[in-house]
Amino acid sequence: MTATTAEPLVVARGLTKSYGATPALREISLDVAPGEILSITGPSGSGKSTLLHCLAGLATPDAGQVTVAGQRLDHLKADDRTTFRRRTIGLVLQFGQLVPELTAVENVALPLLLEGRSRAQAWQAATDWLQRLKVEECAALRPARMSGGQAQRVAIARALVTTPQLILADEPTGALDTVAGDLALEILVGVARVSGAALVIVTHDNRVAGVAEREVVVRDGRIESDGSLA
Ligand SMILES: Nc1ncnc2c1ncn2[C@@H]1O[C@H](COP(=O)(O)OP(=O)(O)OP(=O)(O)O)[C@@H](O)[C@H]1O
Repeated sequence: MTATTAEPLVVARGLTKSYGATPALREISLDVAPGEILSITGPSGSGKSTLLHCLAGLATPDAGQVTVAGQRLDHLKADDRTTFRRRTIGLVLQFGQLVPELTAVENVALPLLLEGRSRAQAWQAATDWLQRLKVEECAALRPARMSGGQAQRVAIARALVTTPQLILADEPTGALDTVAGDLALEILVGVARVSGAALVIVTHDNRVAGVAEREVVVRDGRIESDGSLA
């Protein structure tokens, strides 16, 4: 799939953000087409996570704006942005993404329950996703009792359970060994291909380059290169 043939799913324009005196993003513009599988790479501290957080509406840029599926994120009130995100975006973040008071199956079922699905349906879907990620043994565990790798796979299950149009993943293989990392990547890419979701992966993992169709390299808060890997 090429980025030029379809109406973009994500349109980011002029994203600029600093943390105090530290610039994180400097006028980044980026389009992501529906179904596109894209990696964002670059040195540590170059702004990759900040960019992903802006695309998700979790961070507010100082200047510039993000449109996802035709919706300007900055035009939504905070509550509406949360609902929009839950319905449209599957998010896999680096830290603290699971609700500590809930078990794995409850964490994965939560987005479906919030959308009004029955408890039985939500539990079934959550259980199926935990099995696909090979963490069904964690179903009744709270995050504090899981390993980092298990928590990461539960977080991936939670991101995918709603079949989002856009999947944003920050180092989704970071806490995983080779076998689990390969499985997580295979599932993320497989789900994106089957459902037509766009997949944006921030990563240091060379294996991601093997599955991505396009690589955006960020350096010092700017896009250094943006190219097709096909
Ligand atoms: N919450 C924050 N408060 C202060 N500075 C921050 C914060 N988040 C990021 N930064 C700074 O902004 C810059 C970009 O950070 P960011 O985490 O986006 O980079 P990154 O490329 O994702 O790094 P890594 O690969 O190490 O995760 C860095 O200089 C970082 O120290």
